[in-house]
Amino acid sequence: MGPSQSRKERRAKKKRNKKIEKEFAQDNEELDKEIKILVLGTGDSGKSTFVKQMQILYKEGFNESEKQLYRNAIRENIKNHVKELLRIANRLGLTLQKSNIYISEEFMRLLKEKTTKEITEKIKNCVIKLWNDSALKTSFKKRAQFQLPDTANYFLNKTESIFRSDYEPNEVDILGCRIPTTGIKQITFKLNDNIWKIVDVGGQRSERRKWIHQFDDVHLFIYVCAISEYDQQLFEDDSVNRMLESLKLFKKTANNEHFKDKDCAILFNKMDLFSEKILEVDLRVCFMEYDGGKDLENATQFIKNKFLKSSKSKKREIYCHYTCATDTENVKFVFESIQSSVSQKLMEKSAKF
Ligand SMILES: Nc1nc2c(ncn2[C@@H]2O[C@H](COP(=O)(O)OP(=O)(O)OP(=O)(O)O)[C@@H](O)[C@H]2O)c(=O)[nH]1
Ligand SMILES: [Mg+2]
Repeated sequence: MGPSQSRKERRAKKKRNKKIEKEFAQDNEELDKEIKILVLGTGDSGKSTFVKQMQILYKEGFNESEKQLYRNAIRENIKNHVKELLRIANRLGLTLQKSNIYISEEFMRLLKEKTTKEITEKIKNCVIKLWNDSALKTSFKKRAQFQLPDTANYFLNKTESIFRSDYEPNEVDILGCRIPTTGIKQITFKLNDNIWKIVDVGGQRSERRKWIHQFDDVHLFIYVCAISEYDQQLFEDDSVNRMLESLKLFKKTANNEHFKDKDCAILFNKMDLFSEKILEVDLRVCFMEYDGGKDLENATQFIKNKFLKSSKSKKREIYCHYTCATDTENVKFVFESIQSSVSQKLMEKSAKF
């Protein structure tokens, strides 16, 4: 190797080092601006729905392969809804129309078959007939005592189009689709000069032990409570009231050593369902001491106070929001409020140093 060559090599090395330094400085700058938000709460409370809205609002929505995934999941959702409705009808002693008894047996048999175009068509026909049966409609009304999602009727009413070969789910369908989260999912986007990293976790009991790995460097945690679930039992354990589980979990999380003084936003979610339910079902089914009657304002205030009292920290800020995670405009408004509080706090902090 000649001397001129080694000079050339040295120059190339210097150039490479400079490039690495520049990238490193850029990375550090990006890291400074990264804001990590952890979304916590019990299963089915609406965490992933909230995060899906981030994808709609601040990213490019859903790509073809995601749409295909949701299309298949929605079809699976529908099959499970009918299965659960048949189970409820049976438990309640409701009898199907004579002609539908055979259809229900046929439906259960078809579910075991390999999914082909022909089988899918047959399943669709069974679903339509069964969903038109008054026994299943009555079962749907009694869903709070069982494990049937509130969105079940939305999808069941759309069965014909959902099972068509050219069906492509729209945003409303994707937001209504239920896929319980397993593991950790995250979404990153740029907004107002900051990189926002939103971390979504699974909320069912078996998933919660994975949360701890996400506790570092959190700027704020969002706690999602499905406020409409005060008369429902846990999917994992039907002897436990969902609202009480959520309150207990919030208390445990908010007072956890890692989060001691961390700011928090509580989303009292599924307000659309709550505002209808509270007129029918008294909050006393969950909290015996509540005496505000079937009144939306009294009931929301009561639940909010229960949560606020559970946090021991005097230093933390708790922002409360009433949300409907399936409503894009509502989530936009709420997230903008959260992000402006977080940005403001960061600016105050950096001004101090
Ligand atoms: N009506 C109504 N449905 C909602 C709302 N928020 C979420 N949902 C529905 O509730 C179901 C559960 O929502 P997810 O976002 O999957 O719940 P999650 O908290 O991520 O649940 P895990 O992943 O199991 O922890 C979905 O079918 C959503 O469409 C809401 O505000 N109103
Ligand atoms: Mg989820």
